[in-house]
Amino acid sequence: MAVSSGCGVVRGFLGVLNQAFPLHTARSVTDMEAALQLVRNVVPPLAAWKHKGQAGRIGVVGGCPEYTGAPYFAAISALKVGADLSHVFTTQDAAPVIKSYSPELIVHPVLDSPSAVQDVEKWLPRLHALVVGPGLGRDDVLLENVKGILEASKTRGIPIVIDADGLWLVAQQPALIQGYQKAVLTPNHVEFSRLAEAVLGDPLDGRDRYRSVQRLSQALGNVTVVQKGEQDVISDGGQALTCSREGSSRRCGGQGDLLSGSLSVLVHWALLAGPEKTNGSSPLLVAAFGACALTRQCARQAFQKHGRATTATDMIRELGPAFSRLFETSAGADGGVAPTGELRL
Ligand SMILES: NC(=O)C1=CN([C@@H]2O[C@H](COP(=O)(O)OP(=O)(O)OC[C@H]3O[C@@H](n4cnc5c(N)ncnc54)[C@H](O)[C@@H]3O)[C@@H](O)[C@H]2O)[C@@H](O)CC1
Ligand SMILES: Nc1ncnc2c1ncn2[C@@H]1O[C@H](COP(=O)(O)OP(=O)(O)OP(=O)(O)O)[C@@H](O)[C@H]1O
Ligand SMILES: [Mg+2]
Repeated sequence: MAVSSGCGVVRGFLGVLNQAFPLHTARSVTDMEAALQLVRNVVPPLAAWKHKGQAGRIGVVGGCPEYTGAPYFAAISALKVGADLSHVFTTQDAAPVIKSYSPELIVHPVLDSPSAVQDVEKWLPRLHALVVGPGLGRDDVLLENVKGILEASKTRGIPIVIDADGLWLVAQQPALIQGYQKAVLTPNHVEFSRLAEAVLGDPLDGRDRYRSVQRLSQALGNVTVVQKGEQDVISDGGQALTCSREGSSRRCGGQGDLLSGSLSVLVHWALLAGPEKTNGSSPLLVAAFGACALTRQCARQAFQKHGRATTATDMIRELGPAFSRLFETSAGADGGVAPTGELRL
């Protein structure tokens, strides 16, 4: 049986997904479908009785004069996945630029103010999840403010996705998120190596990515880690899984920002749904798997239309159709299980 789409390789994920499976087997397609089904379980239904905000109020902490695209990509992705409100906390200079990209974002020009921590803290009771780091840069004043925002968010138990320069900060001060089990780190290859050196004291062991990701997660007190790459490897220190669905070979900037913004919404939904909806698996692992699958599906669909010209903006346009395809159809996406129990390829 030929498998045209990428398949999930899962280790210790659920009762049914408890081993590493070879790629391109019927079994791995079934595992992939099982993992996607868990994501579907946590997606809240759209209903007429719901009020604005219930599907998610997300905050993105990032952006600086050099990088205005990254926080925009993360914040707009959160909205397109289904959050109702998306805030960006950024610097004074970056704010009007980010506002000009989209009237849908609520943009606060506070991140380089002396009262940055208090300014953001005022909003924390109204936020369900934060993304910290896209386009933040490495200015010491900003990083110090973000440190205060992280501390305040942890005190309130807010789920935090840490990406990009937020990971730079964590590599300098791992104690900042040590043991905070509502944190998800989303390093790319270089960010992962930096974290591994800082936290484990040794560079990336490319031979066993599962083990490296698992070890980093354990050393950080079981914080969930998503190592992005040709395959995305996800672990909470106990379980580990990969997402290797077909994406694209375009490596344009902004794809990680799309992932972190999407993930923040899925994390909120998964925590709200609770472990009974995720079959006892960590809600954060399920959310991370969902965000990786979704990002790769967007890449695949955008690449089919735009080929080499594909950019992050093209991928963001695919978020709605990709989400429906993966999470809103009864048989799922390519490789889903047909009602007869046969694998549909
Ligand atoms: N339009 C924008 O505003 C964008 C801004 N971005 C921001 O740019 C800042 C720096 O992010 P970077 O990701 O560049 O991080 P780094 O500044 O740590 O740079 C990593 C470098 O490693 C290279 N690299 C990536 N993957 C590699 C691999 N597998 N092997 C070897 N080298 C590899 C990259 O080309 C990059 O030059 C962050 O704040 C980020 O959020 C990015 O998110 C991209 C889009
Ligand atoms: N070689 C690859 N093949 C297929 N997909 C990949 C590959 N490398 C990364 N991806 C996918 O691209 C997405 C973003 O990963 P990437 O490593 O580009 O993040 P990033 O460097 O943080 O991006 P950004 O430019 O937004 O900062 C992830 O969903 C990942 O699965
Ligand atoms: Mg990145």
